[in-house]
Amino acid sequence: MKDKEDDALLAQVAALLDSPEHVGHPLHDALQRLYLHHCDQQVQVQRLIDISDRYQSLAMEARQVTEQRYQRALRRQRKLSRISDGYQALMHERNQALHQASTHDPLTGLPNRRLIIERLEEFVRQRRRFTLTLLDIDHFKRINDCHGHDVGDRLLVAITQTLSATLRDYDLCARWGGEEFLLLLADTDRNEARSIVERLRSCLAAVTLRAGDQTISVTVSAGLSQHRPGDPHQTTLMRADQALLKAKRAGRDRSLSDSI
Ligand SMILES: Nc1nc2c(ncn2[C@@H]2O[C@H](COP(=O)(O)OP(=O)(O)OP(=O)(O)O)[C@@H](O)[C@H]2O)c(=O)[nH]1
Repeated sequence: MKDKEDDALLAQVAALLDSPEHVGHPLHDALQRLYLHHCDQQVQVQRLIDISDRYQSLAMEARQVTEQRYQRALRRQRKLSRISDGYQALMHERNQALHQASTHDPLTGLPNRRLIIERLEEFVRQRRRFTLTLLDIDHFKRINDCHGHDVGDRLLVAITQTLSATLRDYDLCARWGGEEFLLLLADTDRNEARSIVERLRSCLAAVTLRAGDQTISVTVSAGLSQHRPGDPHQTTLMRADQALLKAKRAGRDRSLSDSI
């Protein structure tokens, strides 16, 4: 509205200046200069407005481009984070699987030699009281020979389940060798250990396995040794092994303690 009024006023002034009857009027020159000056100012103002408009649209474009780049970078970052999280979870899983494989026996799932030796070293370092028991299935070779290796494996698993179910939570049972298990009976002296092992032996003697039309059961022999403070764990192990040998030689199906 204002622009229209301005345009109308300017047109009116231009018409007055062009009109022959006003030529020579004392205000004609001053009004003409004022008119031209105004027109010139108007052109400059319009130029400034154009520049400002261009600048604003450039700034807006730049802002949009920056925003788009930021959103793209954000999406890329989130994707990388998801990949990294997945990768870390996978690494964690693999590490756990590796750790499990390096410390446990694959057939029975029991701790292996490496793990129980670590625990033994810890017990010795902490000067804890413990008794070691080496437990060996009697005539296990015959099971394999008569019924096959698979039946032998199943029997090992069944024995393991009974061992794990019968032992106390704070004891440790490891698969020491083929048909040999090492028990770390924590905070236990030889007498307590002996009664635990006898209870264990009768539970193990009750384990049965069907193989074809036959029912298989086994007996176990055990050698015990109470750890003596100051001894390395190897010495206690050696004594338990000797006691086991004696139990085997004495006819199997029994437990013997080392001679003090
Ligand atoms: N099925 C099976 N058999 C195994 C495994 N590891 C070792 N053995 C077998 O265990 C048997 C051990 O035999 P021996 O050392 O002669 O002992 P044994 O027959 O138990 O005799 P004693 O210990 O003297 O009573 C061998 O036949 C080995 O092949 C296993 O993981 N699975």
